[in-house]
Amino acid sequence: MRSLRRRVPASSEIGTGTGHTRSARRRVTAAVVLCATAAPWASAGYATLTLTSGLVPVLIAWMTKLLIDGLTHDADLRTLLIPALGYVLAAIIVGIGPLAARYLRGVVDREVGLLAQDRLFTAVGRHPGLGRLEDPAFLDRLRVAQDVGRTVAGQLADATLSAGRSLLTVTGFMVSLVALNPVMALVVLAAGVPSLLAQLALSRHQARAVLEVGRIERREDFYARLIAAPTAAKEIRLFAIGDFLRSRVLAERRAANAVTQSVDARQTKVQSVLEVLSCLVSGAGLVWAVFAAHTGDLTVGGVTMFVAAVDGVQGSLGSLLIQLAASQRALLMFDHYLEVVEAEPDLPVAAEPVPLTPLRHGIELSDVWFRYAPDHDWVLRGLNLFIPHGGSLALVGLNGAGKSTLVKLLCRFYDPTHGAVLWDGVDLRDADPVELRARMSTLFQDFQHYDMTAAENIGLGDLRLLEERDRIEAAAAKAGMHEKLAQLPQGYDTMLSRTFHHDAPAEEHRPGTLLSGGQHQRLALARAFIREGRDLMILDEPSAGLDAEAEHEIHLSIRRHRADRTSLLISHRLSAVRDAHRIAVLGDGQVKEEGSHRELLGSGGEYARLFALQADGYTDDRHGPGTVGPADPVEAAAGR
Ligand SMILES: Nc1ncnc2c1ncn2[C@@H]1O[C@H](COP(=O)(O)OP(=O)(O)OP(=O)(O)O)[C@@H](O)[C@H]1O
Repeated sequence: MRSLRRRVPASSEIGTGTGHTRSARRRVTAAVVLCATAAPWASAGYATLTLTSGLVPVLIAWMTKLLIDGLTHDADLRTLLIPALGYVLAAIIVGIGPLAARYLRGVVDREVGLLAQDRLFTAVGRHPGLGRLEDPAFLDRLRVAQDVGRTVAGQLADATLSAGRSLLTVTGFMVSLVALNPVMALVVLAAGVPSLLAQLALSRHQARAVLEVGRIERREDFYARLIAAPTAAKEIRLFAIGDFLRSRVLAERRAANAVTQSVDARQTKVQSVLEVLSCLVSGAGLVWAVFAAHTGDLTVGGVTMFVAAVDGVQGSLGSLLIQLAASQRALLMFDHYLEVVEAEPDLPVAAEPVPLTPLRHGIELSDVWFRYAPDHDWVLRGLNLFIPHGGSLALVGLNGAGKSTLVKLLCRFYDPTHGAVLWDGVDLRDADPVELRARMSTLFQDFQHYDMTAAENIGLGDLRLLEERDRIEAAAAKAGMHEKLAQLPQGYDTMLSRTFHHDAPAEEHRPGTLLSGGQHQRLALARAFIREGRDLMILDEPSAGLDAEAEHEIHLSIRRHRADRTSLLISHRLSAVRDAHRIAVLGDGQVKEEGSHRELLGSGGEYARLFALQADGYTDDRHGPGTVGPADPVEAAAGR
């Protein structure tokens, strides 16, 4: 048996990704593949339109030159017709091209968004443990990835294609400019270098700002959702903390605004300087063209072409640089998406998992040490415990003793830091977590309520039974909820939510229903019961919110349900655990005592002390000695 296992990263140690910087080429390839997979025809059409539209301004400038030169040199009508028709064609492309491109871009964005979201949530679901979702850095990145995943691939393709289009335009005008004035062509190009550097620096700054704003907005969302959450409304009103929460929302918004404002200010400053530089260059070019026309070195059409070429090179060079910077920004943002999608699983998953057979012998926790992070205290310190097949084990212990942590280790949401959890001798690290969980039925202490129908709230326990109403009703009956659910306005189809309507036409909407805390607990229990016949049943505080009668009924039901089944029951109510085959008392991260109820009472240890304390609470203080608790205040006030 392996007592010291390889170390597994705790939640806070888990990096937010694969830890390497992807090359720009890899990122571009990933984005192109995403677009081509999601919307191949629309992507190809959009790419073609965007690239060909890059040549149109050059076409228009040349047609204008030919027309003007033809007119000033008395060319015949047929010679003039060709540039005129070329001009009309270019004008049509200018008019229709952007409309078609916008439509195709919409198609690409929607399809890519869908595929990107699908891949993102598949990737999140691929983590077998809870570590990633308890890591704020990962959650920050996930938030950005959700936002950018929908649009960034399209943006990236857009920026890259637009850059390609601008490059074509720049090249076209550059050829013209070199023919007219090579020195001027060089000056215009050289002026683009500082502009390129400035734009790239700006885009890196913008990309960093997006992550920072996302981090702030995640907190803002938390406060904003709290203000509107029905579950929080009672405390917010009672403690009068609405204004406090509102001030937190506003503070986060101000912080986010400050970040975006600083980005805007930097952008305005940089682009103003670049504009001035560009004006100086084109001003110098104009002076040269006027002199050249004056001395007869340039025709009137040549001056027009020169002005258009300088303007065209500058304009398209400017937009080329902006698009390059936008591509770089989109690549940096896309990296967050790829980081989430390509992140390694938060727990090591065996390449060839050892199959888990139906439980024969039992589950053993062997010298298990566990802490949530290296700088946290140990929760379990060399714990040894055996859950025998077919037997019921109860776990008791004070708050924070580590009972729920032990449940999470059994479900393999985390791996022990040292030691091992063994299923009939198979280390859970060597098994497939999905197979492990399919063999269990668990009611967590912090069970989930779903804003769905009553039937769905139970059927989610086993999706194969979602439509099997008799199985759902049987599970509800075992949890003592059948009558209540059957009497709801739409029976089991009633929405258990006041936040959402049933997925039906608006005129058929009827208000949903809310259940009481104890009824929710029974519903969660029904969800566990519908997973009948699993190898291990874990119930973590199944009756904490129940009234005395319900608790009694539920415990009878649980007893019946877990008879001859392997079960682990956690409860602070010691009356509920007394009939378990064995009871283990957890303390200081270890099993302090273990035995049957009778054995533990006889040994006079921690269990006996806790049991006596609880039993004392039920002693009638008006009958007999040894009473505990305060005197009846009503009687005291009446002077009795
Ligand atoms: N996700 C987590 N990250 C960090 N620490 C945690 C996490 N969950 C629990 N802990 C810590 O682990 C310790 C054990 O918690 P656990 O929930 O296992 O106790 P418990 O015995 O179930 O307590 P209770 O009786 O109150 O339900 C506590 O000190 C708690 O603060």
